[in-house]
Amino acid sequence: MTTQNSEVNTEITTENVFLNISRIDMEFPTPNGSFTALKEVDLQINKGEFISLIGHSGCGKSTVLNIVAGIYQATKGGVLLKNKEVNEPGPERAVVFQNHSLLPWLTSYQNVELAVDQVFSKKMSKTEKKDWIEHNLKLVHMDHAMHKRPDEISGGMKQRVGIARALAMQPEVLLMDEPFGALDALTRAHMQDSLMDIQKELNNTVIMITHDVDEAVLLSDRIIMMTNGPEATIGEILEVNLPHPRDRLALAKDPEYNRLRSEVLTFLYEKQRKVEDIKDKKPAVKAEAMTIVEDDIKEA
Ligand SMILES: Nc1ncnc2c1ncn2[C@@H]1O[C@H](COP(=O)(O)OP(=O)(O)OP(=O)(O)O)[C@@H](O)[C@H]1O
Repeated sequence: MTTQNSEVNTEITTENVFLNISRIDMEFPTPNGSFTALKEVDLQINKGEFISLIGHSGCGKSTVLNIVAGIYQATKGGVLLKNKEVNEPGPERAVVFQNHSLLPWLTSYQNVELAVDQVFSKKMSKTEKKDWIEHNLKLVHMDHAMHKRPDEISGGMKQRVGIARALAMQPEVLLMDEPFGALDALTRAHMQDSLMDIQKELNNTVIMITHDVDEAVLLSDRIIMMTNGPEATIGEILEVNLPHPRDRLALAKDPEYNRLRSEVLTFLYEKQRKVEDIKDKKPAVKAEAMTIVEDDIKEA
């Protein structure tokens, strides 16, 4: 089987693909029988690519991420990272969750240290380790508060430490489950800019789940749009060929940016519109909901 490598525009085989999510199905046992959350999800990712997963709530985005993380095992198919089967969590695939998940009794420095010890305890001297922890906290502009505990810093700062902790493990793949979902708009914009800078510097391969269309277009090389479940799968893949570095203000007026944004909105709100989103609502609310969606599509 072959797939198209968009960046270098050469045919690559699945044997040499960096991260191969190969025809996965996921069934969950439930009291009412088996529930097929994912069906035939198939995606090949190149090294250094930034991939966003977008789709309606409950379509299976986190399930895909959890399978790549090795937390869940696919019922059918599987995941290969550099041709090695993924069947358990590993430090080469670091996960950043929506709610930072820092240990509350440790400082930012100590939270990062814990991850560094897990990966590099035998490979680094004490001084090297200290430099490395500080370097990663600097990357996310948290060096000024590295000796503060999570309850002494803001939500955005906690999220930065979570990202520093993940980066400090030098993962081959960074898996992010709505990493900025809980942040206010301004902090979110700062975090997106930092992530773009860091990814450019380190050339990480990233899979990020988001519900934010602008975030997906701004950050991604490809946007993977998932159909609604059950039996959710990849509906469409959108290539984002906007040049780097990307500037959110300039892009707001860029016709290509707006075309891409509109494609995602059309997929979500026309092609994959959730019937239950509309049918349970009273007529006036229903009309208003659709006007908002249609206005957004027109605006884009
Ligand atoms: N452990 C489980 N047991 C049974 N069903 C599950 C389990 N985990 C997920 N599901 C179901 O699988 C489907 C996909 O869930 P998942 O959390 O992956 O969706 P999602 O797209 O990430 O949703 P959201 O955007 O709301 O976070 C849902 O219908 C969910 O109820």
